[in-house]
Amino acid sequence: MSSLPTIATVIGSGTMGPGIAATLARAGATVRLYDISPDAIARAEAAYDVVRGVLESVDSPSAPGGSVSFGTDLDAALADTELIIEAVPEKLELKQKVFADLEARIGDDVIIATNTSGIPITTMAESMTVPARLIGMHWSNPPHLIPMIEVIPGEKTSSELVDQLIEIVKAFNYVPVLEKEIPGFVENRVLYAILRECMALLEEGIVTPEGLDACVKWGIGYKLSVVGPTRLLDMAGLDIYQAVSGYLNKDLDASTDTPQFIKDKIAAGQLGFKTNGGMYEYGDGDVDAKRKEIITGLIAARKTLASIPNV
Ligand SMILES: NC(=O)c1ccc[n+]([C@@H]2O[C@H](COP(=O)([O-])OP(=O)(O)OC[C@H]3O[C@@H](n4cnc5c(N)ncnc54)[C@H](O)[C@@H]3O)[C@@H](O)[C@H]2O)c1
Ligand SMILES: Cc1ncc(C=O)c(C(=O)O)c1O
Repeated sequence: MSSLPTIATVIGSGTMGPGIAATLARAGATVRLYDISPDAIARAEAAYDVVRGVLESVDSPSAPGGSVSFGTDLDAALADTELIIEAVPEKLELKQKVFADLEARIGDDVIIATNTSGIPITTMAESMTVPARLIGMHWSNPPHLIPMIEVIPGEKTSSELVDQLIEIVKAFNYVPVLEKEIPGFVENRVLYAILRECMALLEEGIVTPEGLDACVKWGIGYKLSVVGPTRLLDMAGLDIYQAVSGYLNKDLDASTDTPQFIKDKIAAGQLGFKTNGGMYEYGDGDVDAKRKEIITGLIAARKTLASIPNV
């Protein structure tokens, strides 16, 4: 295989599948997007049209020959494929069942990359016949706009595959970040540390949701989009970090479970955009409007970040 696979298959066409498929297709791959649910495929076809429009407005070159086809026929989706990207729900048993189903239908040389948010690759590979072909390929949401992918080998992943996946990621102009295996990987460990403290601050009534979003967006997000946490410490001074972390770290939230108020919202059917209510409430048309605002903002920020030095 040259760097980019000629044919790739994405398994699971929910939130992540269409953007992943579109990104590979834009780089020139023939992509087959498969889902077990015909309804999910219908939604994915509509989502793909939107994603394609978004990619047109991002400053990245479109290679000729790429395409995405959609379907619920697994054998058709797998014919002659070189790379499979699994993006089914975050349940270990389901992913292991999907891998067993895939391995019964493909040759030993086909790569299986999993978009798990953080289940250890070694655990997922335990039931596989060829564990050397499984590797973590963690995209961030929305996958067609966040140009970074975590590459996570498990204990049995072949070292050739690690090099190969890094080249594949570079071939569609994304930044690969190679990591050692740890639950949650790096991005979600950092994100979930932030979210744990944020949810505790809300639960204790220290700040409103609007205030929290403004504080984190401008005070932390804006800054960290330009300067990473390591360089930020140089900018602030390691002595300051010592002075503050010495009294603050022991005061930060250390709970090990999901906060009760989030569990209550889920029990009441409040999941966020997908149910028109979650942390905020949304009236008719509000979710579509918010999605558009977020995508517009991400496109503008990505263009700006691409045009300034990488500090
Ligand atoms: N949503 C995010 O922000 C995000 C970001 C990065 C990684 N991830 C990870 O990516 C994976 C997918 O997440 P998502 O948010 O797209 O999930 P989702 O629930 O939106 O979509 C999953 C899709 O998989 C399909 N599916 C279920 N069983 C299947 C099977 N046996 N074969 C084929 N398709 C099947 C479902 O019909 C659904 O369309 C998860 O592991 C998740 O943790 C999610
Ligand atoms: C809340 C949350 N959890 C997991 C992920 C990715 O695995 C994301 C994301 O990519 O944005 C997220 O927001």
